Order: sequence, then C-alpha cells, then structure tokens
Amino acid sequence: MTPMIDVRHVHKAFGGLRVINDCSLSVAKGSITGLIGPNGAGKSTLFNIIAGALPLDSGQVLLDGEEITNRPANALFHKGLLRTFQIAHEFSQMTALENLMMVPPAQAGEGLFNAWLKPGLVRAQEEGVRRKALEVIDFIGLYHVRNELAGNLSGGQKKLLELGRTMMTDARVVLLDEIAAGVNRTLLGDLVENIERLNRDLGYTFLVIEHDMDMIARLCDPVIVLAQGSVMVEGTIQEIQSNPEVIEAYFGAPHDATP
Ligand SMILES: Nc1ncnc2c1ncn2[C@@H]1O[C@H](COP(=O)(O)OP(=O)(O)OP(=O)(O)O)[C@@H](O)[C@H]1O
Repeated sequence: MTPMIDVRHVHKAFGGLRVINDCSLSVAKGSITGLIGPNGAGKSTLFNIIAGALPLDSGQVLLDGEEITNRPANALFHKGLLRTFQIAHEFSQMTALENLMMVPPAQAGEGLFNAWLKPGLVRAQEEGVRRKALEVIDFIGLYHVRNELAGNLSGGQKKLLELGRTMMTDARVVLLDEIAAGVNRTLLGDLVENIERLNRDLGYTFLVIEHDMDMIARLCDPVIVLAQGSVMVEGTIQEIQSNPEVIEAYFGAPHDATP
C-alpha cells in the first residue's frame, strides 16, 4: 500500500552542521508511528521539513504518493496534513469553543462577496461550523469548559483542545510534537484515548515525536529511532527497547537501562 508519508533520502544542514543525513522512512496509512531518538537527533527538524515549515536541501517528501517537497504549511493543511500547535496568545482570549470555530480554512463569512450577496449561506455555514465544534468539544471531553477562555484551561486541557482543532478539518495525517510534555497523568490518559479513537474511528494516521516512553509504548507501532539525522532502527517498542544499538545511542555506552 502507498505510505501516507514517504521521506526519501532527505538531507538538511544548518550552515556547516549536517542535521538530517540521507534520511528515508515511511509512515503507513492508518498507523500511529512513533519517532524517538536522543536529544539533537534531528526529530523536530524532520517534522518541520515534513510539515512544510522548513525547506530541505535535497531529497523528497511524498504524501499519499503525491510529491509535497518544500510545499508551504498552508498548502499541506488543505491536503489534510496537519500538525498541532500551542494555542497562540491571541486565541487564549477566546473561549474553547470559539478556538475550534476559528479553524475551518474557508469560512464563507470571511468573503465579502458571500457576506453581501449570500447572507443566508454565511449563516448556514456558521451554524454548521458551530454544530461541528460542539460535537468535537464533546468528543474530546471538554464540553464542560466550552465557554471558558482557552487561556484559563489547564496545560492538559489545552493539549486536548489542540487535538480538537485538527478535527475541525478533514485531517488525514496529524503530526504530534511532544504533546505529552507537562500534561498530568489523568489528562494524558484522555489524550491517548482520543488519539486512539481518532485513529480507529476516523482513520487518522499519526506521526508522534515523544520523549515520554510510556506514551510511546501505549500508542505507537511501529517506532522509528532517529540518530544523527538518519534512521537507526524501526520496530515494535519491545524490539527497540532491547536493541543494543539503541541503548548505546541513548546512553553512549552499552548499559542495562532501557530508553
Ligand atoms: N534553525 C536552526 N539553526 C541551526 N541549528 C539548528 C536549527 N534547528 C535545529 N538545529 C540543530 O540541529 C540539531 C537537531 O535539532 P532538532 O531540534 O531537530 O533535534 P531533536 O531530535 O528534535 O532534539 P530534542 O529531542 O532535543 O528536541 C541540533 O544540533 C540543533 O542545535
């Protein structure tokens, strides 16, 4: 089957520093694939390249068989490739529900033409967006705080809201960058469940960068280990955790602790 994301022989350097070195990997459709590796391995750089936030020097990136190399993030958004972002400062003064309602890329109300000539259409579309936002906020378990300012939500609730924002569009693949950081265990459980439901019920594919190994172990199969800008090994979490090369990459020497 055509992979959802296919990274082929990608290179990227910052000045003289070669950060991504002939990196090739693929993310299977419908998978929750983990991307782990020691600090500085190049995980965020690779994410930024896939998400259209950073140009690569050479190589290719394909989305469901279509070349998307160096396409800007907004073009990828329309193709259903999204990444979660921290709730920006200006959005913290809007309610949780309004944050969701802001997401759809082409709200008819924004077009003057539609606003003047088709007010009925604008109202109907806004109503549709609101209904969907209410469904999404219920799905992610934040219905009870829907009218709270986003800035007042807890760290974990903000992460759930970020995930909810991806559901307002027709996402096919979502890149999650360290979504567990700073989230308490209870909300982390909710986050994991929601990711699993999106994967199982809506067919989302996920690529997950995460330092939290519990979260990787619960969610991801397969797990890809990046070291010095290229793939060291790929396998199940059990295979990864018992691989001596991986242990050495994390700890610098053979060791009996696991990553
Ligand atoms: N914009 C940049 N300019 C110069 N160097 C950069 C830039 N972005 C990243 N780097 C360097 O590239 C290397 C890889 O960084 P990257 O953030 O991709 O690693 P990472 O695997 O995500 O690390 P961590 O797990 O610590 O977040 C590091 O040495 C970093 O200092």
